[in-house]
Amino acid sequence: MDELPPQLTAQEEGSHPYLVMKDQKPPIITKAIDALHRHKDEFFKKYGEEGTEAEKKAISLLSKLRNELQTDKPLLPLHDDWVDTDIWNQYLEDQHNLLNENDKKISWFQSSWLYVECYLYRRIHEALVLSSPISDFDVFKDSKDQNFLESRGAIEALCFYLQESKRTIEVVDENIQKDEFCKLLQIMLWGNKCDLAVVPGQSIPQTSSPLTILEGLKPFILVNNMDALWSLLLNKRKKSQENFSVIRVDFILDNAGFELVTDLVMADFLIASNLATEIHFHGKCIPWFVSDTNIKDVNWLITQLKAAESTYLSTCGLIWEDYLKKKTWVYHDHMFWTLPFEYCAMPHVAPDLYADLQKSNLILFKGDLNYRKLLGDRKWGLTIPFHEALNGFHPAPLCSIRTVKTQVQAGLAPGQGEQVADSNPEWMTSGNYGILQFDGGP
Ligand SMILES: O=P(O)(O)OC[C@H]1O[C@](O)(CO)[C@@H](O)[C@@H]1O
Ligand SMILES: [Mn+2]
Repeated sequence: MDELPPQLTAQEEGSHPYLVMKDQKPPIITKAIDALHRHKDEFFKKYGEEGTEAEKKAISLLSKLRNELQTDKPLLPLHDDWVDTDIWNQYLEDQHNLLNENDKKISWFQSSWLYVECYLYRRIHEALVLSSPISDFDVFKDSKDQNFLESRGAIEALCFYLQESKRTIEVVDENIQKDEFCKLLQIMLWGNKCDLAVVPGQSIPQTSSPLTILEGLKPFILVNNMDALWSLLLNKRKKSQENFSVIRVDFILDNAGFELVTDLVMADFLIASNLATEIHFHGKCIPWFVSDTNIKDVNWLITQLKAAESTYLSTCGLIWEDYLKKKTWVYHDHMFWTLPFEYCAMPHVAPDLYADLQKSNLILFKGDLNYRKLLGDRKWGLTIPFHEALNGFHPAPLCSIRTVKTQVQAGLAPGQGEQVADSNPEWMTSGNYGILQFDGGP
């Protein structure tokens, strides 16, 4: 294979990665410190003086981290004893070994942006791990919960829509089913606007009914492979009705709150319509990019839904809990998702995960960070085929469902990027455009 395009870095002043590292990340660390402060009394109640000391320690480690970032210090090895510590330290060493003499240090603004951004969240985790007994405190939990609470209206509208659609799903014809499937795909797509890492700590709730705005947003979908997804699942369903075969769909989750609800609504619809017989969710095992989903967020969401006054919400809560209990839905959180590797490295870094994904009939990758990792965060030409930019990562048919927030994109039609740029120069970072980009697999 020819040489791969270079990865993005935050080196160039004024570039998008530079501004993210300079302006977005320090306030995210500050918000994490604030969250620890806010929970001070809780730590004391739970653990006494030891809790207070741990809170102080975590805050001082986070302040130090913020300073290292702001002064572009070299990245340091990790000092905790988490399951992935050695892998991170080996990664750092490998980065050093790759440097040739002219290259600069491994630091926040010089090295691969994907690496340093992931490393930042891993260091935030380290600050907590080193601050026992409050190590499993999630500094981002409050903001994730707030996003859910502020999106309640939209969530209720969505749960109502799901239940109405499920009432008739068995009897309506294929075209109507397809129409509903495509609507829910678009809701999953625009739900990805709600990540909290872009506007630190500021929730972008979904306040109006998401269903009413879909038509108007269609022109903003730059790659729209919904038909391919529908055909694939429809074929699987036909075969499964003949030979009772399993249809497995995997969701590589992104953000908690409203976006997670859109994903679960789709997962429910797939089961109800027999387009899938089992769903596998993949979340993060540590707090990640502020709003990404952990198991605690899933459990909290289900508890909230079950306790809601609205029967549309409580019914969803009960059904979803039941799916998880019966393993119709399975939740996984492999540590690979919180390592800095591009996905083409998965077969040798996490062969168990790759082998598991190979069992899937369709893998849905939610969000911008997943897209960056799919493409190695590389500067592929906009018209390079998606399949090629995946650089050998083809465990099964897959689809990226993502609002475009960073300058990583492949698979556009000739001239399409230029045309969009004419009307919206910020199109790659605004989050206003989306893709539903399919690759048929090996
Ligand atoms: O939640 P998402 O869609 O992955 O978006 C998170 C994005 O936010 C950023 O942290 C900042 O733009 C990106 O690095 C990342 O791609
Ligand atoms: Mn995210």
